[in-house]
Amino acid sequence: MSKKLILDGKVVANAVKDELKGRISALKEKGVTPCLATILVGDDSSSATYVRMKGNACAKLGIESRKIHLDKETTTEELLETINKLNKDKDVHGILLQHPVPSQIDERKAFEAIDIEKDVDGVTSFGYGQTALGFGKYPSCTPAAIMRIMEHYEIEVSGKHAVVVGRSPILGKPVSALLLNKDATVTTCHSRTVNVEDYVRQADIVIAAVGKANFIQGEWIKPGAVILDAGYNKGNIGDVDYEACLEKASAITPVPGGVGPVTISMLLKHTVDSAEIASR
Ligand SMILES: Nc1nc2c(c(=O)[nH]1)N[C@@H](CN(C=O)c1ccc(C(=O)N[C@@H](CCC(=O)O)C(=O)O)cc1)CN2
Repeated sequence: MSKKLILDGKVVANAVKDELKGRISALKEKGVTPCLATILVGDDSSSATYVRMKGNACAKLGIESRKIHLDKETTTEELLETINKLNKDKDVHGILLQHPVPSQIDERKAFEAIDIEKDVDGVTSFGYGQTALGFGKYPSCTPAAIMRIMEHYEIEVSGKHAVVVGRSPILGKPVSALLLNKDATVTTCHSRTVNVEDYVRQADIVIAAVGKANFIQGEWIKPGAVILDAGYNKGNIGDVDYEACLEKASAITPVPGGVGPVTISMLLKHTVDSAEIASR
């Protein structure tokens, strides 16, 4: 077997967090504590875990986190009221609404209500548009994490054929845009794509963002391809059949310990960026 590079998300996440320490101290010397407000609606246990992980990561770095937990019966209007209060609160630098929300809520309307200056999670259409045009401050955190991992491991993107499997608004679409902005040739596959495997077979870079456990098969992988698995299926299972794909890939992220930890560190980075901008 040729040498494989395991793209270690914990190493990258620690590098991102190390860069933030001095910046947070400098803000605190000016009397500013970066503050992220997290909103969790309902009692989905995975969502509760992710929000808790974000809060713990904030606490470790000295970022304040305000955790707002709303009842599962919350209406869109009640959620909008909460978001509007946070928009007006000068001490809050970032707002994160955990996805998914219960079905009675208009999630898109709620995302759009987040002040663009506080959209550190990159969920507004304005933020997405800026990301797509190449000058967004805060791309969605998982796409930002994927790009950061490749930057950290000096993986060339320019001129490569990147195949993104998935087209969700906070993952597949923005990561396709970020890859295009780095001069990759991008194919975005989705649920209506006929024979997804035919596209994946051509990929130099595979981004798995489909939300189905072990969806990407080893036999689809071109020898030497780079694979980034953004899946977070129940039981900590990624979208990539890891062992089979590892055989073919030159570099691959594991699940857990790959894209996930970097996603959280990018959220912290965006919150610190926002606090710095607000304190100027
Ligand atoms: N508003 C948002 N909602 C959601 C996002 C998002 O970016 N913004 N992404 C996902 C879930 N997610 C963050 O919210 C997330 C999922 C998994 C991980 C992670 O680090 N997983 C670990 C394993 C988990 C564990 O240890 O229990 C790993 O991969 O190592 C981070 C973030 C949906 N919602």
